[in-house]
Amino acid sequence: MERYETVAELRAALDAGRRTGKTIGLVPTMGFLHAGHLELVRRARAENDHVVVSIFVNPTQFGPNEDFSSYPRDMERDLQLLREAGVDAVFTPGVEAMYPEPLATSISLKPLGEMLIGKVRPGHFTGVATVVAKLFNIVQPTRAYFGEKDFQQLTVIRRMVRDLNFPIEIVGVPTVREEDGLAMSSRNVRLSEENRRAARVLSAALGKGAALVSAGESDAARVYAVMRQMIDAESGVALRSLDICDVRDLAAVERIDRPVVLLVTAEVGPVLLIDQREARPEESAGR
Ligand SMILES: Nc1ncnc2c1ncn2[C@@H]1O[C@H](COP(=O)(O)OP(=O)(O)OP(=O)(O)O)[C@@H](O)[C@H]1O
Ligand SMILES: CC(C)(CO)[C@@H](O)C(=O)[O-]
Ligand code: BAL
Repeated sequence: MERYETVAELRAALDAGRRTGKTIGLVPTMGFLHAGHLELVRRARAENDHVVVSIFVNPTQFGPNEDFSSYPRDMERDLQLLREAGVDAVFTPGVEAMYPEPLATSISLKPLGEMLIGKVRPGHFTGVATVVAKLFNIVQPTRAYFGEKDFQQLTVIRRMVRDLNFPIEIVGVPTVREEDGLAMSSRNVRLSEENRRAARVLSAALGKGAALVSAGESDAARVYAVMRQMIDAESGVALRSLDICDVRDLAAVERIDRPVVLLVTAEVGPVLLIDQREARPEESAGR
């Protein structure tokens, strides 16, 4: 596995393979890798000739009071895990390599990037879409892999690719969970034991909501109320948003007569956690 820290070095290395028609799978990450990231890498490894993983904690997607400086980092461990996973190239640019000058260009999705988590984290998805567009142009992958855990992010990227004609296949990968259901996240390491216990309620509430939908409950307000009650009963968890949305465009749904995604954002101790679960009413199964 080779490590590259500048755009020019990475481009030169990838160009040789591209000329001979090799496919490239890209897995963009912010590092501090866990089994969720490694599942993205496994898929990329199985489906492409070359696998490139980027590790870059992108400052432009963090708000001024968010956790950019305390975001967990462990480059040596990450490199070791990627070596073991059979990755060909890892791109670890510094901020200077990605942003040699302040950008005059940005990509904002309206309303997709401004709703839901975009409300809790204003500007977040502009930072994400813009850095992902840069990574796409730097690597020019055949396929790029994103986790369904960050469901709105996946939806934003799919829409950007469609709107701007990026010739890239976006692959969404199901959420990898801890044994008790908690979605794996780099930020989980900052949960105290008590926070960690409380955090279980998020996946439990989504599971309950999805079960109600598949059992035939079509009134989104009723599904919402049950999930909300479960989360509110857990004193260690401060709910920031809870939504029932159309899986395709994340529009709010009142009557559940098509596949939906249940989305939750909550503060658990010092950490903002998100989770998601798709749910389909029985009559739309397979649609
Ligand atoms: N549990 C998971 N299962 C599947 N994919 C995941 C999981 N967690 C993260 N990913 C995906 O890995 C990619 C990189 O995510 P990132 O580096 O931000 O990790 P993270 O664990 O989501 O960190 P954070 O603490 O910021 O939520 C994203 O596409 C994300 O959706
Ligand atoms: C896609 C991404 C690497 C862009 O910085 C980040 O938002 C993430 O890790 O999900
Ligand atoms: N996984 C999403 C990146 C972020 O929280 O900024």
